[in-house]
Amino acid sequence: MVRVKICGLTNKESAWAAVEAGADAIGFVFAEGRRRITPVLAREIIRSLPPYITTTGVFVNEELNQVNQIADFCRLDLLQLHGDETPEYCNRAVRPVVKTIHMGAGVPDDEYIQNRYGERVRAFLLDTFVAGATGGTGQTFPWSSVQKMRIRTPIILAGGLHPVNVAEAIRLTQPFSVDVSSGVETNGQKDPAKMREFVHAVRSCSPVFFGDPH
Ligand SMILES: O=C(O)c1ccccc1NCC(=O)[C@H](O)[C@H](O)COP(=O)(O)O
Repeated sequence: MVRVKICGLTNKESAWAAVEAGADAIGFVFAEGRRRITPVLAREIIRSLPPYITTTGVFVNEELNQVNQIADFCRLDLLQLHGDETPEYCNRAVRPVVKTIHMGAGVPDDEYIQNRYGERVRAFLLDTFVAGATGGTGQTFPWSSVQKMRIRTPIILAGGLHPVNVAEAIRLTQPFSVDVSSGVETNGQKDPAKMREFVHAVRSCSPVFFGDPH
């Protein structure tokens, strides 16, 4: 079953709507941008959630002590790092790390990435390279490039997914999980109906998987 993470939640209502839509994981952005949330509010939301929902904190080149303090304060389960964080940085993080690979027109040097980060991260999140941005852009990248990659660590597919294109994206990339933000928003706010449609689209196309997932 392909897991679903809904990212960029900024208030309790939308976090609960994501959970009620069936998301396995939710994400809070602590980096600069319109979806930024304060640690105090994220902690309050996380404390209110039911069990078995994985909470993720999104950071971009943040000072490691600060990341670790926020992880402890909010009781985050995972850290999603969207910048130039090194393997050593990932090693010293107090929570398991999901490291973003920004996908451009070609295939990245995945063997190099796997060798450097493979032992230190829980998963790689593939997101679209957009000049001047680090995530949450709503832009897709060519999914066919994922088929050429030899990453052995679980892959989370992100970047411009929405309820209509996610089934095709899963078919082409066979990820462990998908991650969405812009594609379940209306006028910049999380839309409960779109979140439900997104989760439904993923559940409807997910095969029961017995093989070696990406
Ligand atoms: O959402 C942001 O504002 C953001 C800012 C800086 C780094 C990461 C950010 N978001 C991460 C995500 O929401 C997702 O993991 C991913 O980028 C997919 O976003 P989208 O293409 O909007 O579905």
